[in-house]
Formats: sequence, C-alpha cells, structure tokens
Amino acid sequence: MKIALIAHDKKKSDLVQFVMAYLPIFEDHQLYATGTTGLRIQEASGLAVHRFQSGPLGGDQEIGALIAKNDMDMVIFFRDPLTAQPHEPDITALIRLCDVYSIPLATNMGTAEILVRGLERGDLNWRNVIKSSNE
Ligand SMILES: O=C(CO)COP(=O)(O)O
Repeated sequence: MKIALIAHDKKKSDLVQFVMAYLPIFEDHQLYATGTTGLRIQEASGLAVHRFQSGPLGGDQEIGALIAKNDMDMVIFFRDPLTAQPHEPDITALIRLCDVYSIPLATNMGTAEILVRGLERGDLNWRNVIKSSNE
C-alpha cells in the first residue's frame, strides 16, 4: 500500500515516534511524505521515503494529486490544530480529496493507531480491488 505521512512542525516528533513504534508494519509499504516530515522519518528510521516539496511549498498538493489519481491508499496527517498555517487552503484541499476518494485519513495519533493496525489485519485490502478494477 502507498501511505502518505505528513506532520506539522509541532507534531513531527509525534509522527516520528509513531513510525518507529510501528516500524515492522511501515517497512512493508511504500512511504510518501512532505519534505521536512519525510526527512525526519528517513533520518530516524532509515526507511526509504519518497519526499515531495515541503507542505507550504506545495507538498500537500503533490500528495493530493496522487489521491486524485486514486494512487494513494492511506494518509496519516498529524495536523497542529493550534497553529495557523500559511497554506491552510492546501491542507483543506488535501483533506477534501481524501473524502472525495474515500481514502482512509488519520489526522491524529488515536485514529492513526486504528488505521495502522487495520492495515496489518488486511482491513484495507479493498483498495487493491478498486485499483485493479481501474486498470
Ligand atoms: O506543512 C506541512 C503539511 O501541511 C508539512 O510539510 P513539511 O513536512 O515539509 O514540514
């Protein structure tokens, strides 16, 4: 599965810890991230992460483009709800696209735990069915 990992600055350490906690699961999947988040995850975990632009420079939109092509299976986006972001429209657009394409989206660690455990159990295998029917 293709998983997008994104975190705002005050949530980056949480996301890195989350990835480390579930390393054996994340190792089995293709990881994508916005620029700075991806760098932090790569440095901490040694995992290969495809990095897009930093969020304020268009990274959220690049991930959104993959979602619009139904080419992203899960988004884990640790948002900071207490800090204004200069690229708020991009963030809203990314979340909207997840809803348009029914892409599982976690915006906090509590939901991310459920998604990742579900991923391990095979709860997201329906994504393979959708992708093969689109080919
Ligand atoms: O701003 C972001 C998401 O909206 C994250 O971008 P960075 O991972 O580059 O900090």
